Order: sequence, then structure tokens, then C-alpha cells
Amino acid sequence: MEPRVTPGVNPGINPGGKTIPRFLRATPAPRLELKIEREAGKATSRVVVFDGDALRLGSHDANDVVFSDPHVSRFHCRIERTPRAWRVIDQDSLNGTRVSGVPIRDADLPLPDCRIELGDSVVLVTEVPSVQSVEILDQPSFGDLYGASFPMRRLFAMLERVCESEANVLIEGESGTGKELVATEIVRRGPRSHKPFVVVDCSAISPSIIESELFGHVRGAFTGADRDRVGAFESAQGGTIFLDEIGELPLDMQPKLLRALEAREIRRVGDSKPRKIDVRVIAATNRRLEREVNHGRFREDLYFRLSVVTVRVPPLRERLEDVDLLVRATLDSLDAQSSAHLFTPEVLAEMRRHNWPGNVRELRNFVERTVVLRGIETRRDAPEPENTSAPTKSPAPIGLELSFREGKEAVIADYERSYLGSLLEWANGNVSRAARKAKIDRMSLYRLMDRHGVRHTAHGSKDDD
Ligand SMILES: Nc1ncnc2c1ncn2[C@@H]1O[C@H](COP(=O)(O)OP(=O)(O)OP(=O)(O)O)[C@@H](O)[C@H]1O
Repeated sequence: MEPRVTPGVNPGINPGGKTIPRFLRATPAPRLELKIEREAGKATSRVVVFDGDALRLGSHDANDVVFSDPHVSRFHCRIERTPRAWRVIDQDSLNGTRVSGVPIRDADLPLPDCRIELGDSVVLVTEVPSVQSVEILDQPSFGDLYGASFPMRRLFAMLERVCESEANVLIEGESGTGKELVATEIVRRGPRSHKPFVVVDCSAISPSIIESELFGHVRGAFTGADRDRVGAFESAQGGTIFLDEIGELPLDMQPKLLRALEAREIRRVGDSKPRKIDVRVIAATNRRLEREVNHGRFREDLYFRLSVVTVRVPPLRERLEDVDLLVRATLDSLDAQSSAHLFTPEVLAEMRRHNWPGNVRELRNFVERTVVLRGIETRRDAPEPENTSAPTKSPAPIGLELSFREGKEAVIADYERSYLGSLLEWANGNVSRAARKAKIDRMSLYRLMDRHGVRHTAHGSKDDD
């Protein structure tokens, strides 16, 4: 998979990296008060007031609330603000998290007050009215990102700040929530907007060649390396590299990336000469990297290097009030405003009830399909297929014009084509999701798609976007 290189994301928007006008507004938002009543089995009475969107609890110093308790994991759990409630999420801690005595993995906090137990520590959590307000953007879009809901306007306000800085950014969010759009917008409005923007999908590159993809190689470095090759970091010189699906980066590659970021230099594979790099790193993941750190699947030091600023993109189910706006924005982008009548109030209400596991990508595909089919009569709304277990049909007679081997290959090819069609439709064109569903690696899926002439970009996961 070749990295995608864009010479400059959008030089028009922010010439010279000047500050752009802001439309930020302060709005009151409830806060949480956390009173640590017991720590490592001993009574205590520390109080922490939290008015952000995500709070980390654990024994590592990098948490927002740090516990000196040997039974608390490094990143034990986190609390997140969602439009509906405050949510507590266990980060696969060793000893688990309990809310009011009940073990949880992911649960809404039963407020106005409740107790969270972790290790031998207990925290009393209480919701308190806000005296301080949070910043939100006073407009329902941020570049190509649309969202009128509170969490999206909060995100836009945060992005305003992030755009001004040069810090490394980690973007967290489920598949299809717009992480790549967020990265593009950060670059477009930042001081490096005229410089190269290189996108690398870490999950689409086989582990054996990822080092060469990132850092390049010299001729003769390995079998098949018949010429020198510039890697993604050198291509991004002076600009930005977007490491998509960073959670998929193989463990043995992680210290090499860390070294490159710390020393600000890379070494092409097979070369002894270090080369200086000046590259801003934006990474994205749909995994919770803190969990990966707890499991030892992601290096803690690299996690900190990448997450100087962490931006969380909320899933669509946490902001269903954005559905109407996203439908309108999609119709505009398709130049299909004349199809707006297909999205009656009933259809929109139905769409707001849907869970959208594929998030905005799935919603966009749905709108596009509806426009093409001129109505809502799509596969998703069709009745479930009938139970096929009984009675079974007798198999169709088989022609003997082909040899056994040719016939078998033709049947397999037919099966592969149908399977691919259904799989990609199910995944809304998202190759990562499709590969996970089919339980094959992405490289094999790409090969299969190539074999059957199914269109995809070199980068891969944004095929239909
Ligand atoms: N807030 C939004 N407003 C408008 N379009 C959006 C928004 N969020 C996502 N999209 C659209 O949804 C599609 C998926 O977005 P994107 O590729 O940025 O998601 P992603 O989180 O990077 O996905 P993945 O995890 O699969 O890589 C794109 O067509 C994008 O334009």
C-alpha cells in the first residue's frame, strides 16, 4: 500500500498559517465532583472537580486522577461525558471496576451520586451544577465536518485550539466517525497547510514492509530492493504525516517509530546514515490505546509521544440530532438537493432511531443509495431472508463441459465475487471492517478485490468516500 501524498492540503484557507477568526461561545455544562474516600484500603478525602469531556483514573502518573494503590491498573478506567449521561469505561483493568457494587465494563453512572470502586480504592462521584462554562463553536460546521450537536461543537472548539499548535495529536473514534476529516482539517488550518500531507494506513501494510514504507530503504537492503526508495516520513518533510489505524502498528516497529520521533531523524532500511526530519505527526485509532497499553500490545512511551493532545470524535449514536444536517450536507455534496423530498420527516425520524455502527460513512452511503434508487426501498429495509434450513433443495444438475478442476475454480470464483459484494456492502465499503468480519487480513482482502476487479484506492479504507 503506497502512502498517499498531498503537496498541500488546502493552501487557500489559511495562507501563511495566520490565525483565523473564531466564533467560540461559552456555555454552561454540568461538572463532576470526585471524592476519593479510600485509597489502597486507607481512608482519605481528596476531592477532584472535573469539567472536561474525558477523565482518566489509574495508578500511572499520566492519569487525571492518580491512585497509589497496587491493585489499581496503570490505566484503570475512564469517565466520559456523553449527551445522555456520564459513562464509565473499564480499560481492561486487572481487578475490574465496580459501580455501586456492580462489576461493569462500560456503563452510565447512576447519578446524582454513586460510588466507583477500583482496586482497594473507592470514589464518590457527584454531579454538580456548573459555575464554569465550556467553549463551543458557534456554527454547525468546521470545514468539511458537519455537526450542530453539543459534542461536535465542543470538538470544533477544541480543534480551533489544536490547529494553532504544532503538537502531535491522537484522534480516537470509531470507524467512519470522521477521524481522517479531522486530521485534514487540523492540517488545512495550521501553519503547515502548504506543506506535504502524507497518509499512511498502518493496518493496510504488511508487517514485513512497514519499516521501509515509513522510513524508506536503500538499494540491496533486502531481496527485491533494486533501487533506493524514499519513505513516508521523508515524503512528508516539512509537513505532516497522518498515521491512520496506529493501534495496528506491529509491536517490534513501535520502538523504531518512537526513536524517530524523539531523535527527529530516520534511517532508511539498510542505510547507516541518519536523516533529519521535520514532520508533525497526527495519528488516529479506532481502538482504545490505553487498553492496548494495559495489555502490553502498545508501548506506553510511544502512546505518550503521540497523544500530546487527544481528540475524541463522538460516534453518531451520541449525536443523533446531527442526522438531518448530515443528510442535507450529503445531498449538497452529491449535488442532489432535488432528492431532498425522499427524506420525509418519517424517514428522518427512522434514521434517528438507527444505531449507525458504520457512523457517518454508513449514513452517507445510505443517503447515496436512497438517491440512486429514488426511495427508501433498499436492501437494509428488505425483510430478513427466510429460514433456509428446511426443506433443502436438491442441488442443480452439473454440466460436464468443464473439467473437474475448471468447474471447481469457476464455482469458487463465483462464490468469492458474491461474498465480496455482500461483505463490502455490509461494511459500507470500509475494508478494515470487512476484513475483520470475514476474519481475513486486509492484504488478502485487497488481493481478492484486485482479483475480481473491485475498485479500491491504494490507501484502502476510504474507498467510497
Ligand atoms: N462530521 C462529518 N461531517 C460530514 N461528513 C463526515 C463527517 N464525519 C465523517 N464524514 C464522512 O464520512 C466518511 C468517513 O469519514 P473518515 O474517513 O474521515 O472516517 P474515519 O473515522 O477516518 O474512518 P476509518 O476509521 O474507517 O478510517 C467520509 O465520507 C467523510 O467525508
